[in-house]
Amino acid sequence: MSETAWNAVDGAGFELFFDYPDEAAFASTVAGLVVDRVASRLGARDHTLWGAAAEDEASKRLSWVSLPTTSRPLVAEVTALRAELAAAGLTKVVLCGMGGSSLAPEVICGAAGVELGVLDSSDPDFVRQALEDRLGATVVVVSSKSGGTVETDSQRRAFEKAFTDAGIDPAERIVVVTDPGSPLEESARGAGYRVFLADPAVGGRYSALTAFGLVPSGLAGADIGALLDEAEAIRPVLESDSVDNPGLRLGSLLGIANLAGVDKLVLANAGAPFAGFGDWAEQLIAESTGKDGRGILPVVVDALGSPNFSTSTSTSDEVLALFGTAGGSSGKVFSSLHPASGFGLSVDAALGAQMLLWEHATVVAGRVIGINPFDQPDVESAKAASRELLDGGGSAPTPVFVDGPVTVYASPGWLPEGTSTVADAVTALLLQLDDATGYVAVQAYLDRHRDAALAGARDALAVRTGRPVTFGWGPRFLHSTGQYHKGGPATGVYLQVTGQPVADLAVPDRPFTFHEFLTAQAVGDGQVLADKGRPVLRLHVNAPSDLAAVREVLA
Ligand SMILES: O=P(O)(O)OC[C@H]1O[C@H](O)[C@H](O)[C@@H](O)[C@@H]1O
Repeated sequence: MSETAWNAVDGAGFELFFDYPDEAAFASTVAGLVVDRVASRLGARDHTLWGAAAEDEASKRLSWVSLPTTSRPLVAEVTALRAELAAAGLTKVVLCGMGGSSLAPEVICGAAGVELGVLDSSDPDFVRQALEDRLGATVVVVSSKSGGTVETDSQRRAFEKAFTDAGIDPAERIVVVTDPGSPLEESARGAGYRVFLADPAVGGRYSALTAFGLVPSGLAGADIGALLDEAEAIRPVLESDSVDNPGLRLGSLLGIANLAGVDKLVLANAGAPFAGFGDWAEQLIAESTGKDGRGILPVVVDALGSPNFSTSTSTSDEVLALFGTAGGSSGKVFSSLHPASGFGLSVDAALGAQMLLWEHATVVAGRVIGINPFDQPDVESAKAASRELLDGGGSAPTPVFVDGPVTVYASPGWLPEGTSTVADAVTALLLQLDDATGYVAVQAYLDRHRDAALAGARDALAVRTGRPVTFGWGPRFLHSTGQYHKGGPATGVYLQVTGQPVADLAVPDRPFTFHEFLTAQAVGDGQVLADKGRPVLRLHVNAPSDLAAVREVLA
């Protein structure tokens, strides 16, 4: 079955396939959702759709369904502020934020072709680079729903100091987006910053169309009114109790695939309008579904030829999703990628509509799978472990061996005694993979711009293992697939890469530096994974230039 469930207008969209051609199961799942009036109840914010245990959380998390309407007043406010800032010569926008507070603006600005600097790291070299680039023309948006995320707080402190050191009043340059009553709101008001309050009845990963998505994107020059129009256009379709509803169909496909053990979702980009969409969807899906030993693992690949995406080498536990642009009315550029026997779904719609569609589909999949799509029970555990390390608690890890410029650490119980080379340690880690269900997660706590070449290890390891491989930049992935790795099925093996920076950087008025914080995040998350019995290998390089040695082993 291949279908076009809903055609909007503009010929940009996605296709999704999976190799579990049980049309009867699919049809009866969709029909069941229609009988239960799931779509209209979702539109009416019915918090009982995910079972009794989820009711409390869901009752506080459903306002995203009506954001295309309720966010409308922001458009004029943001447009006016952009004009005011431009008049003052402030043309560069940098966003400080993690997870749901940064991934949507990144994709919205990417689609609009406007520049937005995204600082979503605690790597000192990365942070320093953001501070040094055109500071005189920079306005900084500090976005945190909770107001308590340590990465974002540290980034804000670093920018405040940089502005002050340059003789610039931070109050002229810092714009805060947060929830009402957060500690960030209080400190920002005290400091005289401009503050945009977001809707607190929307969770971070569903906040694309709130102030979190719209303020930085609008200030950077994206047409946020059009984005809301796109979402508004698909809303009635998504809230209709119909077997043609693409939200129900996509959610059902993801849900029944998952129940059948097809639990990895490979997200590929075919064109510029959706650059970054995979990373946004990754966080939405991984945090919403990866818990209670279940979930969908998003695997973001950056090329259509990636081994996890290619129809000849993808694995039977993968659903393939492709985002791209249609070649005008002549058909989609990617139509040749249909697997012969699988079945799929195709939705043509613009970015705003796609965001709302995937949010609907994710919560529908949550209902089919039987999980609460609104909590993230395992994100906190890594934060607590890194806090303990920074507070001087916990024990500093002991290396297993040193191989040239690489110091090697391993969780207990799997690395053969006497292993003495990085190559042998990596081989031993990969031997821990289950052939039918396993996956490799590469987690690089480095500078994602400077060290971008390391991401090539993803495809190389996918070829070498014949299994799905994810690649995440720390600490960014901790707010995305991090939930799945700790809360989802225990099928992953974990390869962490850390390193000494060119130079460390103090976090102003905090008792730790950026590098100490980043290291504590890696060690803390590794510890939580190890405590769950998962194999974790950490390769620590002496200097950025020594990364070549790691790349060679992983190539
Ligand atoms: O916006 P913040 O409160 O700073 O949170 C940033 C991110 O933190 C955690 O990882 C949550 O699980 C995410 O859903 C959230 O988007």
